[in-house]
Amino acid sequence: MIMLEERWRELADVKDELSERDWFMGTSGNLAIKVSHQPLQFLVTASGKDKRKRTNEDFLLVDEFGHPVEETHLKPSAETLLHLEIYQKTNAGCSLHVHTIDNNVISEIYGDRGEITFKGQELIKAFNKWEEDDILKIPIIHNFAHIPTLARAFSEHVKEDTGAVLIRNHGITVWGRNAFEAKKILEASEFLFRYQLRLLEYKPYQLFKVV
Ligand SMILES: CSCCC(=O)C(=O)COP(=O)(O)O
Ligand SMILES: [Zn+2]
Repeated sequence: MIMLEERWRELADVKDELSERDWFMGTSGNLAIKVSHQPLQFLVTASGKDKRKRTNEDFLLVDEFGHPVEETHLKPSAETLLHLEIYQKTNAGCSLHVHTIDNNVISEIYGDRGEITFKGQELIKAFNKWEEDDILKIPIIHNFAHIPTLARAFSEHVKEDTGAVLIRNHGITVWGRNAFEAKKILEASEFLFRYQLRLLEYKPYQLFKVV
């Protein structure tokens, strides 16, 4: 019980911080945090809520199928299956999904390539890429309306305990071993997207640069 309360507070704090950045426009976005590994249980945001508000109905506990552990009138996020993929395939402890203008525009510009790459950018260190020649690749998947299909496409890119996947004209989902790490990856991704968009304003030919 103490663990559940701790995780609840941790996720609520992350939600507040992302909200301050205005990353939950139009009720978009969903967040999750693992509470237990065996059996797998995690807190996920309730679907359709204004994530800028802090209430005691913000999250609900779901099981290894993404179903509520207890009877509740709340509905788990429509994208719970994506969070579930992360917890089933990795040791991640927290996963975050936000829609921003920057991540949407980047996903559209680079969507046909299936990924965006960054090299020689200090912030890729947030993804544990420390060498000068390291390349960060963020995959971009099609925004399938059928969530189980979206979750299958997403799952192909869930290989490590930390990561990020862009969903074209939809948003980004990131994960990390804990809330701190997941937030770090989300912030670094959004920094890199903003940087890239600004760069393209001044150097449009950078679009054709192959890393
Ligand atoms: C109005 S946003 C469309 C659904 C979505 O993409 C999202 O992130 C929020 O869905 P949820 O069910 O988690 O509220
Ligand atoms: Zn979404």
